[in-house]
Amino acid sequence: MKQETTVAFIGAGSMAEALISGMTKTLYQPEQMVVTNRSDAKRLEYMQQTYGVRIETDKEKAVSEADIIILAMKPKDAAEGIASVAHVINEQQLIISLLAGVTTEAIVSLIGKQVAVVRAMPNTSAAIGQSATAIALGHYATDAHLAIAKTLFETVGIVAVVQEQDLHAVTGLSGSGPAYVYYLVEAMEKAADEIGLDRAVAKDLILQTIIGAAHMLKATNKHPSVLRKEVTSPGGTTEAGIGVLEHYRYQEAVIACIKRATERSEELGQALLSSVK
Ligand SMILES: NC(=O)C1=CN([C@@H]2O[C@H](COP(=O)(O)OP(=O)(O)OC[C@H]3O[C@@H](n4cnc5c(N)ncnc54)[C@H](O)[C@@H]3O)[C@@H](O)[C@H]2O)C=CC1
Ligand SMILES: O=C(O)[C@@H]1CCC=N1
Repeated sequence: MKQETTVAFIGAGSMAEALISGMTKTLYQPEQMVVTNRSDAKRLEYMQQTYGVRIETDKEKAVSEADIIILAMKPKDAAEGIASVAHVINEQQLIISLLAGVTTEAIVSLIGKQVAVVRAMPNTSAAIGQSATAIALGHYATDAHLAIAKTLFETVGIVAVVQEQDLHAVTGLSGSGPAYVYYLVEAMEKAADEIGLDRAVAKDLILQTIIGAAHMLKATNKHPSVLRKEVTSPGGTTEAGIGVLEHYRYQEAVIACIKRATERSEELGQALLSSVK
């Protein structure tokens, strides 16, 4: 990435912060980034103080001076947010959208110009360089734009290039995915409490169990069911525990969860289209 490249964030929430936190630890200088939001000046000050990025209350100024514009507002705020800066966007700029469910076609149409859009679905682990991000090209985006976006997201983790229609599934799977893992950890912590373990001890054990299992999946490349069976002694504790998960249809619940999140991504895209009709 050339040093003079400027990246403007429209939106300064959780995902913008995760990206900025990761990007400023790698290829990007904080001064290359300018952050805007709707109205929360305190939040902008926090971003400046924490990451050294530039902040700007004049969104039009931030956008007009940027090479890359990252759409980081909620899908429900996108129509208004994009409309407020569309007149200062030009065809030389690259738009990267983080908006769940919203198509590149809808973004091009809201901007009203033949502008290059790359749609991306990272996750909040970008904050520590561990995002699983998928990206897809919009109609006016070229392979050169794809390469720029890929380089940008590789500073915060791994990147898969997918067809745009697959981004709904990616959103349900890995965009929302960290929350499913955190929910499991919450349950493990509650269980540890109920079975009388010291909280601090339990916290360390749970964390290392999750890290260890993730590393085992990666390092051994074994199928998760094989690794699971290696833990499960016949007539032992794991078998007894998994029996309870089966009783509560744990896998069915996880599958239904990911399908529902995928469907919700589609709904968010539809809701934006209906709001601008
Ligand atoms: N949080 C996550 O794990 C992920 C979020 N995303 C996507 O990233 C986007 C942002 O999500 P979060 O950061 O979680 O939301 P958030 O609610 O934490 O932040 C949204 C930000 O947008 C700003 N905003 C709202 N309207 C605006 C406008 N008209 N002009 C300028 N700024 C405006 C708000 O002031 C706020 O700073 C969403 O579209 C979401 O689908 C994508 C991947 C993961
Ligand atoms: O919950 C959401 O809508 C966003 C998209 C993926 C993760 N967070």
